[in-house]
Amino acid sequence: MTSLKARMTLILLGFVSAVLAVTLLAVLLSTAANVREQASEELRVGARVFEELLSNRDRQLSSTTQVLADDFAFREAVATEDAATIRSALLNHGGRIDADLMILSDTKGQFITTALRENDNRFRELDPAIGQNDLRQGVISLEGEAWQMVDATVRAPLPLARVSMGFRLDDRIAADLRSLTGLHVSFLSSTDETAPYASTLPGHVRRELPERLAEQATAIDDVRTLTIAGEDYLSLRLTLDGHPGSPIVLLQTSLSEALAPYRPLWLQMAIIALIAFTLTLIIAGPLANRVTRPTRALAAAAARISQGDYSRSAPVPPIAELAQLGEAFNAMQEGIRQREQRILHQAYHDPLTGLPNRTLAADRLEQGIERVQREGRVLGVLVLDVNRFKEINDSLGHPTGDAVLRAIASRLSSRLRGSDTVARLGGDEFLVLAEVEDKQGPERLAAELIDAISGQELEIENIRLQLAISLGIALCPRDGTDVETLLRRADIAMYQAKERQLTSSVYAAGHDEAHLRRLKMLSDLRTAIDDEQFHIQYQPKIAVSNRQATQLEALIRWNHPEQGFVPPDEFIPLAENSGYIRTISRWVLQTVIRQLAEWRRSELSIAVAVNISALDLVDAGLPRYVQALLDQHELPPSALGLEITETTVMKDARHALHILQELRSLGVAIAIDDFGTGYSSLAQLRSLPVDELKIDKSFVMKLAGQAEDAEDPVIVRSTIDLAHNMGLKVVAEGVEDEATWWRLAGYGCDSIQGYWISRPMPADALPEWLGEFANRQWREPD
Ligand SMILES: Nc1nc2c(ncn2[C@@H]2O[C@H](COP(=O)(O)O[C@H]3[C@@H](O)[C@H](n4cnc5c(=O)[nH]c(N)nc54)O[C@@H]3COP(=O)(O)O)[C@@H](O)[C@H]2O)c(=O)[nH]1
Repeated sequence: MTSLKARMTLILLGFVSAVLAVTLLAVLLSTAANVREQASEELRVGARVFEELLSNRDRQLSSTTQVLADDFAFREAVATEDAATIRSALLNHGGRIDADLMILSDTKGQFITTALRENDNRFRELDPAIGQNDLRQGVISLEGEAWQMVDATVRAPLPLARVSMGFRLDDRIAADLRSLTGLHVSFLSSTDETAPYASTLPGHVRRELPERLAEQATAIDDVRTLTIAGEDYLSLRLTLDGHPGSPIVLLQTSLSEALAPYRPLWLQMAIIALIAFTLTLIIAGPLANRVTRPTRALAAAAARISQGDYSRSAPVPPIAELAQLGEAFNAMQEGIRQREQRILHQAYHDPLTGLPNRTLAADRLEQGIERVQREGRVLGVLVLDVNRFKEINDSLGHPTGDAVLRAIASRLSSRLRGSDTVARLGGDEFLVLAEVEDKQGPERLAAELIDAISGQELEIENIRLQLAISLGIALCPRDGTDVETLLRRADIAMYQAKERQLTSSVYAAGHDEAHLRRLKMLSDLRTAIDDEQFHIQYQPKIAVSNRQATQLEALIRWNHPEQGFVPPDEFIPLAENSGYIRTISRWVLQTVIRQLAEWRRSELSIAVAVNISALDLVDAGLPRYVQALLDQHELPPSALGLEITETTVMKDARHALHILQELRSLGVAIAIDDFGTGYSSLAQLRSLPVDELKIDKSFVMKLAGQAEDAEDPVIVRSTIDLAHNMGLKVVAEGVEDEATWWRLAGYGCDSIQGYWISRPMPADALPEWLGEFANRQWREPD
């Protein structure tokens, strides 16, 4: 690619060269035309001078010839044919005017005598016929020479003879004319191409002249150019007296000679042009440089900007247009810098909370890892998320969810030091990076952060929210020295906390494998329904009063294709954490109700209780779904019961209450499961639409061996009493022996469930079991 500088230099040189060439050409052409015009004029003037010269000489010849013809002595000598006197008279009179040739001829044109000034006898031998021609008058060719001749008649009184005189048109005359006019003069034969009779031309030109004249200018009647011996001559042929054989008189001027005075001028102009060209060559580079230097500087600035270097401003050159460009560059640089900063901020920050995002957090974590390893310190990596945040979003709307996230961000930030990092990893997940002095530091910090979030209620648009978080802690370098491992392990610890229903958990070795298994299970769960890997088992509850199976508890079973039986204790929490529990609960309800209908059709009238989870209690469509299933299978609502764990209800009693009320209003019995594990009081249950309490098996299983005043019997007995006082029925689960049965019966427990009655069984085993159970032998205690 040609550079701008080279182009400008070339353009400048080209322009100057063109101007110089045109000027030189114009001067050349105009001087040539001028010279040609002048030379033509000189030729015409020369022609007039020549004609005048001829005319003068003609008059001279005429008068002398006439005087001789009238001279008495001469006439007498002619009459007497006195040759000596004639010759003497001819020479005498001719000599007076320097005539070159004197001729006396008789009236018929026969030569009588001729005389030459040089006294040569050349014309003695003249052909007498010549004399008969009309060649004695005018300019004639004679014996290879050109002559100007005049004649007069010698009378006595009758014509005796004719006397002629003439001048030779020779080199001398030609030279005289040249010195007079400055023109070359040549006399040539008009009939043949012999060498000129006389000429002022140089020898070689003179020799070539006849040939060139014959070739190029057969009809020169005005100024023409003849090229002879490689040189141009402006030529003018003079027409004399019109004799057919009259010689040609050619006036010429050499064009190169005519142009010669101008050659120094042309040379000067050429030198000036050369100097101008050289000067242009010298100044074109710097001149182009002056223009292109700022352009190059601007180009360099553009390249710098394109590489993201905004440290220097673009130059503002003193040339107006380039100055505009420079200022535009600077404005553009500032615009790009600001936009880039904005984009960079957006790329590394979470738009909702303004906190660093996952990318920036990973970067800070990487720096932190290097620093603590270098300085032998400990970096706490804390990952936390908001419990049941989805419910907040679903029930209160996304704007409230967003406000919650902003509030959490601000609460977390307020508890951290400037050197710590709090970032939003996505959704409701946050990350805190804090360097600590000792390994307990992160746990202390975790407690502080939990307090910051959960310590006081959050009020958003008159809604008071009690937030809870789950927090996982991993330590660098103990739990990992790379970003991915530390984040994963902090995440695993957080899920541990969730599963164990703790607020925080510190990563421990071996958690990864369990986590991986959980992840795999979570993904397998989603296909388990379609692949018919689930089925339901039923465990009877027996009414103490009549030892009849009044209700069954539906318990889900998962036969994993690779892992075999997976206990619900393991996959239900996973399903709850992922939100998939809603799908599972609906599948259980559907399967159970279908089974109930089938039993009813075979005259087996029994009720079934289904376990539902916390997430089901924020599923506003659940009551409608249950109603639709009952209607579809024409079942009374009393056929169905629902069990909700105590902790589920207590976690968010307000939300649970609404759905429970709707379910209860359908006529479905509600039982509180695992009662006694959630530290709630019976008084708190008073407000809930509950029919039954199910005492957790942990209080029941060891009951038989304990004294009446031991802790478990006291709890069980008082729970039964208080529940009865509140109008609730009581079920005890985990009854594994007959002694426990009798003890619970003694406490007034309404129903009993446990392995001693039956382990959970498939639906088709129930009719047979019911028959066997009816025949069971009871041994009442003593
Ligand atoms: N949300 C749902 N939760 C469900 C569903 N199906 C089961 N579960 C819950 O999983 C937990 C474990 O249940 P499972 O392994 O089925 O254990 C039940 C009984 O087999 C067991 N049980 C009953 N009697 C005894 C006994 O005498 N001894 C003994 N060691 N265990 C006994 O107790 C479990 C029933 O408990 P509970 O629900 O509290 O009545 C469990 O929490 C289930 O709730 C489901 O479909 N949805």
